[in-house]
Amino acid sequence: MYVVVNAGMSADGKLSDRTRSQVALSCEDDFERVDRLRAETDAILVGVGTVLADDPSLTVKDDRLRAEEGNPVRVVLDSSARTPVDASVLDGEAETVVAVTDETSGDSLDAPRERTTVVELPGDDGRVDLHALLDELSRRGVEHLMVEGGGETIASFLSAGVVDEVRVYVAPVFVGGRESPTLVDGEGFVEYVEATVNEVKPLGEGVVLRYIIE
Ligand SMILES: NC(=O)C1=CN([C@@H]2O[C@H](COP(=O)(O)OP(=O)(O)OC[C@H]3O[C@@H](n4cnc5c(N)ncnc54)[C@H](O)[C@@H]3O)[C@@H](O)[C@H]2O)C=CC1
Ligand SMILES: Nc1nc(O)c(N)c(N[C@@H]2O[C@H](COP(=O)(O)O)[C@@H](O)[C@H]2O)n1
Repeated sequence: MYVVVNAGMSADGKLSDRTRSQVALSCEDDFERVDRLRAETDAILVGVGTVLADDPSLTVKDDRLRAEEGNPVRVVLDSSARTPVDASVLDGEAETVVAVTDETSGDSLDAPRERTTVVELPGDDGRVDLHALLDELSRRGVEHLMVEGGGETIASFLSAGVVDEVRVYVAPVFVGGRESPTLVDGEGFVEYVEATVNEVKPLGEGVVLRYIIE
């Protein structure tokens, strides 16, 4: 499976500010780039922290693109089934997979939800084992996965060694704050993840960077 991490961040690497609520760091042109990427991918994944903070839809916004390509499958990493039953990702607009661990119960999500599947996967230190998740998604026909965040999720994917590319829009703004989520949170890596810069492209007032992970 080909895994692309995509996010919009500030010049100091933040995904949001100290409120941890949804902040539009991408410019209009970048949101259009993200929409095209969503349309090209088979599945979009976020952690439940992003669902709780942003209540995202994770759908393709452009009508023509959506008509041509359809919406990708939405995937939520949710170790302990915290996805609210009224979350937008459970609105039936696209298929949704909520990945819980077999250490906890997905019962709280058992209320029937149109086009929603709860999959129980092995836990890895209280979190969904990402190798097991990628195997499960492959079985469901996913060949291209887009990981949108947040910082804990991106750190887990990089740590597991399953990321092929990181694409990031860097907005010309400094957000600051030690509590503000960053592109890569988690505990920090003992062995740094190395990457090669593949593309540097000005877009709007910012720049899109594309890294290939070695
Ligand atoms: N600017 C951007 O492009 C984006 C910004 N964000 C921002 O990021 C913040 C949310 O990020 P985080 O708090 O880091 O939460 P997150 O969205 O990364 O979710 C982390 C949670 O996912 C669950 N989880 C289950 N298995 C996991 C695994 N293997 N690895 C990691 N997590 C796993 C855990 O409950 C964990 O607490 C919000 O402020 C949101 O607005 C989120 C996505 C994109
Ligand atoms: N690429 C990008 N740039 C930003 O500035 C952002 N704030 C985000 N956020 C991501 O998009 C999700 C919202 O999606 P919907 O519009 O509701 O479909 C949000 O939850 C983040 O994953 N991305």
